[in-house]
Amino acid sequence: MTPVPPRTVDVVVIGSGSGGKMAAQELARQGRRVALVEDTRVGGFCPYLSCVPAKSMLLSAHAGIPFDEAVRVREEAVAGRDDAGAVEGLGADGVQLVRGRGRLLPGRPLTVEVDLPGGRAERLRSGTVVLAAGSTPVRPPVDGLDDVPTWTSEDALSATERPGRLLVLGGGSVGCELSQAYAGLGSEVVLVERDEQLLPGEARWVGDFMAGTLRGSGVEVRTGVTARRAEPDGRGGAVVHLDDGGEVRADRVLVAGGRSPRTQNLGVEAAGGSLDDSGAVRIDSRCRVLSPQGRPVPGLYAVGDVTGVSTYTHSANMQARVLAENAAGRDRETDYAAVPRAVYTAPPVFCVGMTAAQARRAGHDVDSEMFPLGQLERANLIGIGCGDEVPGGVEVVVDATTGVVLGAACAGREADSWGAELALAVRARLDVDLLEEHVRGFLTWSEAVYPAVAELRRRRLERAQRAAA
Ligand SMILES: Cc1cc2nc3c(=O)[nH]c(=O)nc-3n(C[C@H](O)[C@H](O)[C@H](O)COP(=O)(O)OP(=O)(O)OC[C@H]3O[C@@H](n4cnc5c(N)ncnc54)[C@H](O)[C@@H]3O)c2cc1C
Ligand SMILES: NC(=O)c1ccc[n+]([C@@H]2O[C@H](COP(=O)([O-])OP(=O)(O)OC[C@H]3O[C@@H](n4cnc5c(N)ncnc54)[C@H](O)[C@@H]3O)[C@@H](O)[C@H]2O)c1
Repeated sequence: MTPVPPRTVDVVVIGSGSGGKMAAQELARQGRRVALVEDTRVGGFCPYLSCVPAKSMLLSAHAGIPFDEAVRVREEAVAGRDDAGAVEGLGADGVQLVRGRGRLLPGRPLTVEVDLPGGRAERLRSGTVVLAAGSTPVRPPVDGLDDVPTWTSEDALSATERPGRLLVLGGGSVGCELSQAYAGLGSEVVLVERDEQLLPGEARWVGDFMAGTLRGSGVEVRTGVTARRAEPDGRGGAVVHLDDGGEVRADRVLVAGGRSPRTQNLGVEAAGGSLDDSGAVRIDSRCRVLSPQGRPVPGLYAVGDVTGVSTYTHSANMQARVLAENAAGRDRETDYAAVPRAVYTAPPVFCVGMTAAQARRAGHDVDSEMFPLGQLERANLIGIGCGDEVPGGVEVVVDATTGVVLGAACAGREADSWGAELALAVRARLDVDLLEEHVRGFLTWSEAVYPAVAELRRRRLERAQRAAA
């Protein structure tokens, strides 16, 4: 058979998830000939298998909708997992879709080999290649896990049957959201997290708030324990043995122990790039892939989960926009300091920037202040009559010397919306003086920010007066 000569385009993007699709469309709108290589669905995980179905199931659970109806609503939200609409959007922007599995080949010019359906292959040559291959779930090292019925988050978000009893392994955002969704839709849920708190990495009170929230939804939360061994229970389910001597019986085990970058067989190193210890593609602040010596590899870029930097759709989108801006000749760098970290339980949490502990480790002289939502006028409006029963609050973390806001955590009703003010404060490096002067609407939840920043400002002025005396 005569080999097909390589096709030359301006840009090849491997992976059409949140990051790759946006990068391809932005670059095509600049007039470049872009080939987008995708081996599954155009759009990647977010619209079909992660963000959208997770939020749909959570909202159904919060609304008390029965499981079967929640499945119907979810399937509508994910458009039946049909990517026709997304494909049409690509066409409108002039992006050429290549269905198949792509990998970089060694040498120059940059060449991507695509395994096409039916055993054929195509080679694409290009001055620019963007890697946007996403991530896959990590399988925790639990002996015997392969012998019992397990789910990944994808399975849980496509399932049409509800397990009577579900064991969730991992108390990060996936574990917390899916525990509340399934508990609300009628499963008995046990959540096991090996760290001492849920949402490890966030402030301790945020983890405790989440544990209280989930327990209030009927989830049995067990922190500080690790699953060690699993075995079939003889009735189609699982018995999972924990390192505290306990065991959990369940019809299904949902594996929610994190995700790892999908860099296997992508050819990153062959093309001169490098991977970090977690297998993520190493990039600089302009999303240029770095060589083992730390220099940008000409023409090679990466965005999204495959970079492991900040594994959210909004971060993948930010990276894609930075890449496109630089391609258009404008100099722009990524800034992850104010990327929101929200968990969409009811009530939700919204964190941004550094926790007080992280700020101290980064060398700041730290001050922080909390204010509970229950003490707001708004709390008295919702018919409880006793504000203390409205859980949650806001914590603002500042540099004590400059007063600049370094981070914040918001937990409680609608925190995923009103927390945005603090994300902008972190991004714009605002100080507490300005936040104290800022006027918030009477009877909004955002009024909680005022007492916290007013107290931080008062302490700062006091310190300044003492220093001047
Ligand atoms: C349960 C869950 C809920 C989440 N909820 C949220 C949320 O509410 N908000 C939020 O911001 N983030 C959320 N996330 C994270 C979000 O889903 C990811 O950060 C985002 O989807 C990453 O996009 P991406 O472009 O990097 O990759 P993906 O969406 O993973 O897309 C990568 C694409 O590349 C394709 N691909 C891979 N390798 C190749 C190859 N060699 N050749 C061809 N194609 C290839 C894959 O088929 C896939 O379509 C959630 C994640 C999970 C698991
Ligand atoms: N609302 C959102 O934006 C949203 C929602 C879901 C996921 N995401 C994204 O997806 C990524 C992956 O989420 P995730 O929750 O899978 O990962 P994660 O890394 O955030 O959390 C995994 C948790 O599992 C625990 N764990 C690991 N092995 C364990 C074991 N054997 N036993 C008990 N606990 C164990 C870890 O200590 C950790 O707390 C997140 O980092 C986030 O970026 C975002």
